[in-house]
Amino acid sequence: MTTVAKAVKKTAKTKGPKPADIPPAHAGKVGVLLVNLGTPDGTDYWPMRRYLREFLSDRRVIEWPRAVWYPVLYGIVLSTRPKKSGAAYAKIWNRERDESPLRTFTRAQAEKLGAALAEHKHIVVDWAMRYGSPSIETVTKSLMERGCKRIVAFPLYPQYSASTTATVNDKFFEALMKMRFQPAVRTVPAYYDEPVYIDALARSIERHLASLDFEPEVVIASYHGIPQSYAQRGDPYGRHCEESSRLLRARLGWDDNRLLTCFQSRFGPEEWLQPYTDKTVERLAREGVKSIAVFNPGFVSDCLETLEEIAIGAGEIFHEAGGRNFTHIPCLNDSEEGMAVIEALVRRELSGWV
Ligand SMILES: C=CC1=C(C)c2cc3[nH]c(cc4nc(cc5[nH]c(cc1n2)c(C)c5CCC(=O)O)C(CCC(=O)O)=C4C)c(C)c3C=C
Ligand SMILES: [Fe+2]
Ligand SMILES: [Fe+2]
Repeated sequence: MTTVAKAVKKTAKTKGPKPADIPPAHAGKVGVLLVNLGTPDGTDYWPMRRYLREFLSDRRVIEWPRAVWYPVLYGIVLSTRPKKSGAAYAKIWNRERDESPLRTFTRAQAEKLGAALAEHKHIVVDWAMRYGSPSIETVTKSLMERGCKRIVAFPLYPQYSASTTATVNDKFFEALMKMRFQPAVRTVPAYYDEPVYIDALARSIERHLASLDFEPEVVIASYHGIPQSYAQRGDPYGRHCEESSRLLRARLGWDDNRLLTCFQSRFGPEEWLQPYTDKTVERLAREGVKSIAVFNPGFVSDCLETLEEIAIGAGEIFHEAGGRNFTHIPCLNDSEEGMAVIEALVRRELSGWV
């Protein structure tokens, strides 16, 4: 053997990768990132102001031209709303953990999903918030540092809206824009008509109603609203809500008078999707309806808007207008039914990756 041939053979032996060392094409972990809306770090003025500033500066949430909106935001909203919203959050704050319920439930959902997928050693489940912390960018980077080469991002909104689903995806892609070596990604679509979701809602409603000592004459499906102008510009959210309610009525065998669709949480001077929940609750009581139930199919977890605005606020409106029995049906949260939905959708989106 010549000297050159010997050297080539030696190099091949010592430096080149042995077949067993070459990673298979699918090597790397798969990350699952659950994302919900967000939450302030505390109920005092400054944490509330920081949160609201980030939230209400999002062009997907407030579509007004900045020249019109910023003077209102900085001149009025950020000086008055932090105190008002802070007082509302204080009524529902999770004092044990010193955090908002939305954060508690989102973490629990991620932990339970991780346990449900534990058979796949290479899946890592984590969670983030669109506004506040932990941020989508921080958690996406952390998933990559933990070896994830593929990530499924799951905006936790059953009905699509640009003001929720799209802004989560925007923020996720914005994080990827800063990376040289990006992961492969998928996003979970809205699931307003998925049988697993409709069935979970139906079962949780049936279970709750069976636990009551009264029978609600009317049940209200109360969705977060959006301004009508957003719908006119093409946001499909309102139609998604109507479709969820229609499918739920069919699954429960109820008619239009038993299950109403309403919209809550108006913000600002515009007309929002109607009928409004607060006005409907008041009207029903004034018309002599004595017992109602309200649930929030558009919220994956209980939060300010369900616990304070509905469970407390709408209940007060109903009683003050002459109603007798009011009950709020909890969101799916990290219940067995709720986790069945999240797990089924994630497993579907992981197909071909695990
Ligand atoms: C124009 C303003 C808003 C739009 C559009 C909007 C859409 C929208 N929001 C949710 C879900 C949630 N919103 C929550 C709080 C909240 N929403 C707005 C404004 C708009 N939302 C404000 C100003 C706030 C803050 C609270 C307040 O000051 O009143 C929350 C609760 C977060 C929590 O920590 O508990 C959720 C969830 C959806 C689904 C949606 C459109 C479809
Ligand atoms: Fe909102
Ligand atoms: Fe609200």
